[in-house]
Amino acid sequence: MSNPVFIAIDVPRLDGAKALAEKVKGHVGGIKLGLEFFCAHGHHGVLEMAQVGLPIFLDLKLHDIPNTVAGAMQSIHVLEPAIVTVHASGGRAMMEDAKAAAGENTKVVAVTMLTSLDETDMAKTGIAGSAHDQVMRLAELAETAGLDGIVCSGHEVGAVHKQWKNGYFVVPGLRPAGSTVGDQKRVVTPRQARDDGASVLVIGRPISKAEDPLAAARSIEGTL
Ligand SMILES: O=c1ccn([C@@H]2O[C@H](COP(=O)(O)O)[C@@H](O)[C@H]2O)c(=O)[nH]1
Repeated sequence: MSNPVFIAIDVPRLDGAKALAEKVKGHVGGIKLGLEFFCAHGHHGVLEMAQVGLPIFLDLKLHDIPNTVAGAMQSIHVLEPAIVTVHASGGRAMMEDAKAAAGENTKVVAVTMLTSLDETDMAKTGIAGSAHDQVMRLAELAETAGLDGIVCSGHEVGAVHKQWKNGYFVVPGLRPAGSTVGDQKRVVTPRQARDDGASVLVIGRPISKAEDPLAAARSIEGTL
């Protein structure tokens, strides 16, 4: 089985991002580049990172009207990302158009409820009920729209996996036992998420901010 860990490279400098990826590449399965990286380095930066030789996950969390999101998907087509994110709350038509505009080998997955939010945060945005119900609702919408899968926390991935048998499930908000949680709220260990059916484990700071990122990546790999 290939390594399910995608390292989230949320660092401002391209040379630092590349050095980190080169350091851990034998112990992770892919590289996740998000808004911080893409806003700073754009297509050029992604192509540089692709030289490391691992699959690239573009976590752009696209969320706009269908025509605009489809245009953005077409604009990144040339980068041949393995995975791209959109927000499920953009609605069914937006997700359908995003999938139609994506490359054949790109998985399009929908962010359901950010792992940095809990039910108190949800209520403040006008969404009543549990995080679990909200994730299940948006997972169903994403499946109906023809997406490949969703992003959810390790708290929900087991239930989503039962409902959507062949879905592709990306789980961030992962913390090895005893590590700093930071701004994440719905957190589990990488092993727990894997056991509950995660396809991709997104791990950032527990590796990138570790004193020894290579040792941290190795140690996480050893728990899976
Ligand atoms: O719900 C979500 C969606 C995306 N993310 C992204 O994952 C990583 C997590 O980084 P850590 O340092 O391991 O917390 C980060 O790039 C987020 O943008 C998420 O955390 N939650």
